[in-house]
Amino acid sequence: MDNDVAFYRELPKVELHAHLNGSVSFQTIEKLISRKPHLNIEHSMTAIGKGQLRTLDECVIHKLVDTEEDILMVATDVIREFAADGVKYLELRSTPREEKETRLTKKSYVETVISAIQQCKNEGVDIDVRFLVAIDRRNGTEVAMETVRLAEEFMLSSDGLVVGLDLSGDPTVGHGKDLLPALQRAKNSGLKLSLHLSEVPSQLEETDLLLNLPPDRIGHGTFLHPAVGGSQSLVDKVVKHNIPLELCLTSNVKGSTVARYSDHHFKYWYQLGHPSVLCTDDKGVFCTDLSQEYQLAASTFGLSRADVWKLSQQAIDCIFAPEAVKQQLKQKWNDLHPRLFK
Ligand SMILES: CNc1ncnc2c1ncn2[C@@H]1O[C@H](COP(=O)(O)O)[C@@H](O)[C@H]1O
Ligand SMILES: [Zn+2]
Repeated sequence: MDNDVAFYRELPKVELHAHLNGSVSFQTIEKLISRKPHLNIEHSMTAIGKGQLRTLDECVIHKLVDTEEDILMVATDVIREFAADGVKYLELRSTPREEKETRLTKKSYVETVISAIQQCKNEGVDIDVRFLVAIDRRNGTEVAMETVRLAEEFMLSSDGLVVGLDLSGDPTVGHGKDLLPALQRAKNSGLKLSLHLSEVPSQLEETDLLLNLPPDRIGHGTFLHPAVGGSQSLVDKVVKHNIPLELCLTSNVKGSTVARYSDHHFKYWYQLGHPSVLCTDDKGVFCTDLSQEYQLAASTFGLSRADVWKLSQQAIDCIFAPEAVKQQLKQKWNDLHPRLFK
């Protein structure tokens, strides 16, 4: 295959770090805007430029997505887009929200995302989708515990679709120690944990504390290693527990926590041979997709197509779905290999 774009799109991929509302595409936002003309929103308010604060556009997207109908459309669109980009396994994450005006509850929010996943499955979209219920750290201890209870309930009733919990939200707000009891409880009840850790500098204490859980995956981990103000002991903990990292190149560069692509910590962890999974974070907000992230990593760090293949294949071992799903995916990768390397 000579065409780069086609290679990266056809490359079977695993996406493990995608916030639902940050993943909404331009096209879907247009549909939402036309549904709600009274909001007077222009599309320019929802995309992000370099160095801009992300909280700005989040508010806009959340205003546009405030009914079950909106969530259903947004989630099915996002799932279909990932599938069209060659993603074969997707873990979506989202923070359950309630909206008094539209009678949206946190429970119906999660139910609607689950319906979207089932609908895509029934339509035969070629992608296995699971859901991580997100805790927004800005909302504090009690909401965190309430979210864990909700996730527990759905873990038991969603036919295996709800597999875990995410900790996200503005990394500069609140402290992980206040969320520890909720996260500990989630872990004990069998929910897998993916935590945004060291997304910004100077969080060594919080990171160290949360690593003791230990989480099942780390989002970003941008400032874990000593060269950027982290520490060897944090790195040692991550390595000892073999905790995979979810790495989002464009998100970090556009969000300005990493100055340029060549400085991205992908290099550090990849050279260590530590499980690292390329992800998009917010493909809508940052105008990217997963095939572009793989292509960027390859061109920035000099990966061959064989290296890229291995990277996407090794991501299978980092998913939260059970072993049988991993085996199915490995089979799928084997079946697709000859098409990409003929
Ligand atoms: C860029 N780095 C990031 N760091 C931390 N949290 C982030 C994030 N990007 C997105 N989110 C989290 O995802 C929410 C939007 O999707 P949902 O409404 O949950 O689907 C944001 O409100 C924030 O909590
Ligand atoms: Zn994230």
